[in-house]
Amino acid sequence: MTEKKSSKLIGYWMSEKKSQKLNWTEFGNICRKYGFDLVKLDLSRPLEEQGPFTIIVHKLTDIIVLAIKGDAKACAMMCNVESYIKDHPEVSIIDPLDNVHKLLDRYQAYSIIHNSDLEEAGVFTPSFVELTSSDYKENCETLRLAGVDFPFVCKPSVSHGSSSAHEMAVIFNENGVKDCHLPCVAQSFINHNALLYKIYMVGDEYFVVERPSLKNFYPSDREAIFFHSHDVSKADSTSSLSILDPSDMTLSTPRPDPAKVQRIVYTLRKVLGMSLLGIDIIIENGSGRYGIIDINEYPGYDGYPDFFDSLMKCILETINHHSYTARKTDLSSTEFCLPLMKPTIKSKISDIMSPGNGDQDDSGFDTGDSSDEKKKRDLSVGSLTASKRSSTAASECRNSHETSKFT
Ligand SMILES: Nc1ncnc2c1ncn2[C@@H]1O[C@H](COP(=O)(O)OP(=O)(O)OP(=O)(O)O)[C@@H](O)[C@H]1O
Ligand SMILES: O=P(O)(O)O[C@H]1[C@H](O)[C@H](O)[C@H](OP(=O)(O)O)[C@@H](OP(=O)(O)O)[C@@H]1O
Ligand SMILES: [Mg+2]
Repeated sequence: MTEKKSSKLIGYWMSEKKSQKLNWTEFGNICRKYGFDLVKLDLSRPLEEQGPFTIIVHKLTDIIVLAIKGDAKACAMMCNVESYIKDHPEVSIIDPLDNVHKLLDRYQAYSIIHNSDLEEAGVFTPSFVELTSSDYKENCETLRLAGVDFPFVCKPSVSHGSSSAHEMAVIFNENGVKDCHLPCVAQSFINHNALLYKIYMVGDEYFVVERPSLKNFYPSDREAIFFHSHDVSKADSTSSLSILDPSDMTLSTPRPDPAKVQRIVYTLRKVLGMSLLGIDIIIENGSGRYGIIDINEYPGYDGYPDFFDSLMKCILETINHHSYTARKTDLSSTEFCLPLMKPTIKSKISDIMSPGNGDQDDSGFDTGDSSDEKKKRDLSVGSLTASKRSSTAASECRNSHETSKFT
């Protein structure tokens, strides 16, 4: 006997590669406990025929980037999604396409972080500038004027959607500027003893995982070093680029201060109006300053405890809040209009520590060796008031003759 379909539908879409990383059948069982059915969207058929949806959860970055490059099939898919969203303002979206769009361009993403008030909390964005000229002398001048010094990391301007978005280089001198693949964002290299901290945010919850990173580098006349980010900072990465020089072995890196991490999460969730974020931070040698070097939309959450439980809570919060904001008049801002609840740490251990409490080991921090013992946290209810305006992917398909950064 086929199971009776619930009237409440959660529609989701992500690439086949991404969907294979988790057991979405298991998540479907969790959804049913809350009275929802989980349906994978078929982007080749009108969403109108597959709904009505209460909420849509997606990682459409691959399709959006293809659509912006003018791929006809991707354009049609994005038109399908955007017209459904436009026709159904009652449907919640995680995350709003307009906000997702901002993170697809590294320069725009870093600018949003740089323009936030995080500087007041001792959190900085390494100097960065976009290089687009084929004249390397002009690029050297652009770097100088922007205060991007050597070494710097050269990152593709397009941040998502294909493996090439993660092909990077460390550039040590002016001669190396010729090796930059354009268009790219040059970001000053910050020494941090090959220790990266990834903050995974799911609505009002977040969890910090420690990851391998690049070793300390100094200006020199050496050639550029090319690398793929997924070879360096995955949980199981063992790149030679992460092995500290003997002279750096004695350097120690403090664990992130929970209060500072909470401030970063609170601020970026607010200014970006998003729920599913990966925020990469490093702690600068010597100064101890926190640097935000990257931000990702709907990351992998590798090491995040009970992701599906957090996702379900985030979905319920989003729906609750959306029905609240639907009664409000002004949905124009892509920022949150309401004061967000303070984000809460997701912890793997029984007594949940709020930021600033004693032993940092209790602060929702995974060094990769933590036990599987987890206890749910009774989360403070977050609230979203991100407006839902259609992304410009479809509109860029219509006038794709214009040059775009996604070349
Ligand atoms: N400014 C920087 N200073 C020092 N190291 C950096 C800097 N930027 C990046 N790195 C190193 O390069 C790695 C990849 O950088 P980044 O996270 O920007 O790439 P990415 O492709 O966006 O990664 P992902 O999407 O997998 O998070 C980082 O994990 C870190 O090890
Ligand atoms: O180690 P993390 O969780 O950061 O790895 C993410 C990565 O940051 C990017 O978000 C990847 O997305 P793309 O940039 O679109 O490739 C994620 O890949 P995905 O297939 O899981 O979306 C990585 O998990
Ligand atoms: Mg990163």
